[in-house]
Amino acid sequence: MTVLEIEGLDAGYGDLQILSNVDMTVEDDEYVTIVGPNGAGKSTAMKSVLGLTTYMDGSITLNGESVEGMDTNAVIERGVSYVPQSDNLFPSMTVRENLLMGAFSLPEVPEDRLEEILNRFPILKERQRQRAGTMSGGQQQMLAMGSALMVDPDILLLDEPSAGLAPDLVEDMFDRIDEINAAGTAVLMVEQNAKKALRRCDRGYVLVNGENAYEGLGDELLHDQEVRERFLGG
Ligand SMILES: Nc1ncnc2c1ncn2[C@@H]1O[C@H](COP(=O)(O)OP(=O)(O)OP(=O)(O)O)[C@@H](O)[C@H]1O
Repeated sequence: MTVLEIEGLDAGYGDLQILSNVDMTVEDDEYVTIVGPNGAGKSTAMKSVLGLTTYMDGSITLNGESVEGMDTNAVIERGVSYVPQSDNLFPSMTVRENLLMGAFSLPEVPEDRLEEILNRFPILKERQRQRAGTMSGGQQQMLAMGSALMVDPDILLLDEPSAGLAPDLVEDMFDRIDEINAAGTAVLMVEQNAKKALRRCDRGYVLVNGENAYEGLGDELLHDQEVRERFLGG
């Protein structure tokens, strides 16, 4: 089943249009990556799903229900979780408190949910009493993902999860994302680390100047000569 369908989307900020006629879909078991040059509108596409941009035209459907024009909380209640690129946790709260905050929108946190997330991210289990702000960048990024998973979303939106991480931590981060997807959560991710991301994901979209430029299986895009030369450094 299709969890997210964006069709002919025009969106931007105030009067400024950034996206033109953007189409994207994510099936409920898929891992999809958006790549493209700086300023292409990748984050804007993701933020549009959450009602954080100015909607202009087109449609956005979540689990078959139209969400364009809905406020962010209403979208989140419909099965979306989002990890922004920065400011994605509460630095002075502990790891455990941050995770519980992730479930803030739920009327009640399912009993085994916290345990499940702690087991999935051993580093968080080890450091549950530590203040989030004192952890390394990679650990903080794991915590932000763990918090986003507390609501057991149908789709997880990740904005540049590897930003600022050392190369070995990038692979570790991508391993975690593979696991999350394998456990049944659809993933839509924006990544600067385009080659690594396309190697891992099922499908990818290349956005350029706010428009769809290429799309295909991750492997197809990786081996497409034009995509390689224009966006992947040859
Ligand atoms: N809140 C905002 N208000 C006005 N313009 C914005 C806002 N956020 C982003 N923009 C502009 O929208 C355009 C697309 O930005 P966006 O962040 O979506 O690009 P991106 O593809 O994610 O690039 P990057 O990799 O640099 O983050 C840019 O020109 C940016 O300056």
